[in-house]
Amino acid sequence: MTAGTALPFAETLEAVRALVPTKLRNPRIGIVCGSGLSGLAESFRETVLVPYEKLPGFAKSTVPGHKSSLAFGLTGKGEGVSVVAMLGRFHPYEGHAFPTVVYPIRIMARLGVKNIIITNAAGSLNPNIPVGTIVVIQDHLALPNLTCMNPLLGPSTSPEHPRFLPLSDAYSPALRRLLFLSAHHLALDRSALTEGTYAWVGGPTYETPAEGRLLRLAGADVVGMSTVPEVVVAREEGLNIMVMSLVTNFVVIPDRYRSIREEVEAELAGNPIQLEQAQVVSHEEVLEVGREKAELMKKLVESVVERIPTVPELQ
Ligand SMILES: O=P(O)(O)O[C@H]1O[C@H](CO)[C@@H](O)[C@H]1O
Ligand code: HPA
Repeated sequence: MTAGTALPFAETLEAVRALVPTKLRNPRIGIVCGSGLSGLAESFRETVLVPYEKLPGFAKSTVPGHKSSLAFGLTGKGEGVSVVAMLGRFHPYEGHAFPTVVYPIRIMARLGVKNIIITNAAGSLNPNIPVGTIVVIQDHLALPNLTCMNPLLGPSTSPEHPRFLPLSDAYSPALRRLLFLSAHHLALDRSALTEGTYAWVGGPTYETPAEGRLLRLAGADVVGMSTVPEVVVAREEGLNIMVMSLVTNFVVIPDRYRSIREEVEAELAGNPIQLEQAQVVSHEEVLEVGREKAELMKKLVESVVERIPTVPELQ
């Protein structure tokens, strides 16, 4: 789907009606599972999985660590809270146009979702935020949005949507409060969860040291290749949003580059040296940290979901 193409909302909603029992098909809470984080839906009860291929308008996720299904189910104690989770998201770098990348968010909104918890794997730009930390996002820095690659480019999807969408209040304070309360009730170490700014980059290349430095200087704490298009559209659809980034690696920002000149000159002078080689990041490493922290992410998300019905402004 490209900007301006009619979106097949009616067909997708009809497919959900045909495949998901009444009790589960109008969830108030949506979850987007980031790289390696599909386990967030493992503890749902009465789960119904709907493969993306059965949903008109949905693409297939091609990234390892992303399954391609919507999971409808119940979570929490007693009767439970009805939720829907995207097991796998779409990234622009996979070749998907923006309307496709954000289509599942628009469908969640049309199913009745009011609150969305978006998760991702991200690289840390901040020396005070180590690998394994969960960062609740308070703001974002989206170079693509500033350079005419905004997911809302093109005709509006609905006449009810504002043409010029404010984003100064994109990240719900009420949901973020629930996360810190949950961390307290789960007796989480204070250092396990922090707050920060997410930089969205196009990928699929990881950042060069100079790019990492630019983002850090611009005020970002973590960087990733997803989430912001989903946030922008969730905001346009009027949802309350919380984003949790799991730090899976450090972005390499050396204080000093390895100098080949120094190495050659030392060798010619008869005192060979080898300066430190730059570290490289891999998606395998990203998925590994996701596996290690899956249980903690799941407990936190479950705890937030359980508390949402108790907060009037989130209804
Ligand atoms: O943001 P998610 O989908 O969690 O995945 C992150 O991990 C992948 C890179 O390893 C990129 O897709 C990046 O955005
Ligand atoms: N950069 C961009 N995206 C990422 C990273 C990173 O270092 N880690 C996980 N997703």
